[in-house]
Amino acid sequence: MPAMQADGKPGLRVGVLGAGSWGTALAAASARAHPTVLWARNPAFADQLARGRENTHYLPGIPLPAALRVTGDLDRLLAHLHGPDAEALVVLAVPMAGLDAACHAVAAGLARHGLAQASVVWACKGIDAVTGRLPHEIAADHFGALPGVSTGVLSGPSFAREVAQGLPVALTVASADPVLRDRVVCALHGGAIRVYGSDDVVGVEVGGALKNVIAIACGIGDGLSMGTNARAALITRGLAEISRLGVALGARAETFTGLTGLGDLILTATGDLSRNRQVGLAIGRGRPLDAILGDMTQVAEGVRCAPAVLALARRHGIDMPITEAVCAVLFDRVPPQEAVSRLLARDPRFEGGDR
Ligand SMILES: NC(=O)C1=CN([C@@H]2O[C@H](COP(=O)(O)OP(=O)(O)OC[C@H]3O[C@@H](n4cnc5c(N)ncnc54)[C@H](O)[C@@H]3O)[C@@H](O)[C@H]2O)C=CC1
Ligand SMILES: O=C(CO)COP(=O)(O)O
Repeated sequence: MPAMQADGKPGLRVGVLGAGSWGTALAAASARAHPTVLWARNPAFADQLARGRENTHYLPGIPLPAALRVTGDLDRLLAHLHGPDAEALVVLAVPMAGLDAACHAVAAGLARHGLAQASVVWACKGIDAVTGRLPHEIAADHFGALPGVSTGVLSGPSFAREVAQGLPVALTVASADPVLRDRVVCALHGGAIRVYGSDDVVGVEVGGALKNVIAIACGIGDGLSMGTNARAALITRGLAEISRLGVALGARAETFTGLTGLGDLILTATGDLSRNRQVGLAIGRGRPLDAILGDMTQVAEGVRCAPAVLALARRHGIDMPITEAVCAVLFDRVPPQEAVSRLLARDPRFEGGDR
C-alpha cells in the first residue's frame, strides 16, 4: 500500500457525530489542526459542552481545545463541511445501536446541503444486535447510492481517556478509498497519534467487535481469580475464534495479528479502563448483569453483540466456544464457574487448525 499523506490538506473540514467519550476524544484531536465540529444528540448537553469546555460526563477533568466547536444541530455540522476547496470528513462516533440512524441522518443531510463529495468513517465497534450485520453493511444501505461519498472504519487499541490526555496511541483506518484514508490520517495523525492504513474493512470491523466479547470473558476469569495463565489462554484462544469467523466472513487472517485484532484484544482484555472488561469482572465477582448494566452510564458493546456474534458464527458453521460461554453466563444464567468447567472439559484439539 502506498505511503499516506500526513499533511497538506488545508481544506480538510471535520465533523464528528457522538459526544460520548470516543467522539469527544477524536474531535479534540482533530481540532488541533483542522476546523472541527462535534455534534451531540442532546442539544442541552451540546450547550453545556460548548460553554463549559469540558465533557464532564464522559471525560471529566480534560479541557476541550478552544478551537473545537460543539453543536446539537446536525445542520450546523453539515454547513461547516462546506467551503472553497473543502474536503469533508464525517466521523460517526456513536454506539453501534445508533449507527443506522446516524448514517441515515448524514446521508440525507449531505444531499440537503449539496455535499456530493465526502468521506464518512465510523468508529463504533460491534455488529448489529438483531441482524448480525457489520457496520459497513449498514452504512452501504445509506451511502451505497451516493457515488461521491466514500466510507471506511476507524479502529485500534485506544481508550478514549488516554487519547484525550495526549498519551501515545496507534489507530488503523480501513477503506477501499485511498482518499478517505488520507483524510483520516490528515485529521488525526501527528503528535502522539499514529494512524495506519488498511483496505481490510471486514477484518478491522470483526476484530473491533469481537474483542469486546473476549474482554468480557477475560474479565469474568479475572473476577473469578482464575490467574494470569487463564487470561493468556482466553486471549489467545479468543483470537483464534475471532480469526476463524473473520476469515469466513472474508477478512484477511493477518489483520487479526495487527492493531485492530490482537492489539485491541490485549488492551481491552487486560486494561481496567475497558467497560467490557469491567462488566466481566463484576460478573465474575458475582453481580447480576441487570444490576451491572443498571449502574453503567457508558456503553459496553460486547454485551449486546455477543448473542449476534454467536448466531452469525452458527450460520457460518464456525465454532466459538468462548463466545458461547460468555452468552451462557450473560443470558442463560449459567454460573461463571460452570461455564469455565465446560470450556476446560472440551476435547483435546490440535492447535492452529481444525485437525
Ligand atoms: N470509549 C472508548 O475508549 C472507545 C470507544 N469506541 C467505540 O465507539 C463507540 C462509541 O463509544 P463511546 O463514545 O465510548 O460511548 P459512550 O458510552 O462514552 O458515549 C455514547 C455516546 O453516544 C450517544 N448515544 C447513545 N446511544 C445513541 C444512539 N442510539 N444514537 C446516537 N447516539 C447515541 C450518547 O448520548 C453518548 O453521547 C462504541 O461503539 C465504542 O465501542 C471505540 C474506541 C475507543
Ligand atoms: O474499544 C476500546 C479500546 O480500544 C474501548 O473498550 P471498552 O468499550 O471495553 O471500554
